[in-house]
Amino acid sequence: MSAENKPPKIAVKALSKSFKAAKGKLLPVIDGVDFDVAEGEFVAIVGPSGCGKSTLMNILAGFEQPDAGSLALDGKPHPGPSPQGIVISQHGSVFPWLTVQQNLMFGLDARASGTANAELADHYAAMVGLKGFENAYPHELSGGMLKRVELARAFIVKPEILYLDEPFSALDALMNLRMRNELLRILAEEKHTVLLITHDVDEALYMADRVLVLSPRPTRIQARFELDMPHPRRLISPEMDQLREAILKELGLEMPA
Ligand SMILES: Nc1ncnc2c1ncn2[C@@H]1O[C@H](COP(=O)(O)OP(=O)(O)OP(=O)(O)O)[C@@H](O)[C@H]1O
Repeated sequence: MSAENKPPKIAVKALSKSFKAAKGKLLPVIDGVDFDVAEGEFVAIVGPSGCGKSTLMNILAGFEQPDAGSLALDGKPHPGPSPQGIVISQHGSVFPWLTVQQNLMFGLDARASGTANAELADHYAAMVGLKGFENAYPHELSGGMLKRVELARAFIVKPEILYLDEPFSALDALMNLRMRNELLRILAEEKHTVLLITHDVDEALYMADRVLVLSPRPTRIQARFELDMPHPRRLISPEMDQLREAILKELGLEMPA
């Protein structure tokens, strides 16, 4: 198959989802969402609180089934969670009883040599700035360091798709900024397709190639913005100010004149 007619990495068509609410009533959450993501593209999805962002991410990552519509990866129907994708959420998923090195080795092929896996784990620990902490336990690390462990644990298995659900929202503002830079630095070295769910418009503007704005629940895509700008980006520039204003307007937040 030639590059031109290669299917998109992720193809989402007419996705809908409702949940059963109290008294058997249905709560419509997703109401016909369509978009494609190209291989290596970084797409951010922003939306108002409670609109269905996490539900959409759970469907995209294969943890939840839609009621209608389709989801395909590389042109093939996507039946459930697959080793092709890794999810990083705000809740964190580091095993507290394992050291940094053991956490990083957890997802690796146990049939490979232990020494090779340990070396690979140490390489990825160094890559996210945790050199010297390979034998530390999670309780000995700060929140930012724990996020680094998670990033390293995601990258070490070389996922084709990274699903990021507000991954840095529990961190303070400075660490949040550091982690964005860290993520961009790693992505420049190892190309992955990234889907980021966030309520932080600046996070999307700083990192994404494209921003999709969701409507309030039941959600659909209300607006799409292309960000054809090189990295590193300045968040304060006339172009960025214009984009921020346009996205915030879509989210119902008018900036004062
Ligand atoms: N498993 C479930 N069962 C019933 N209702 C659910 C379930 N999961 C989510 N919901 C409802 O779906 C709606 C959307 O929730 P979701 O967590 O997807 O929104 P969100 O945009 O990620 O929210 P936030 O911005 O607060 O993180 C909410 O009204 C929520 O109560």
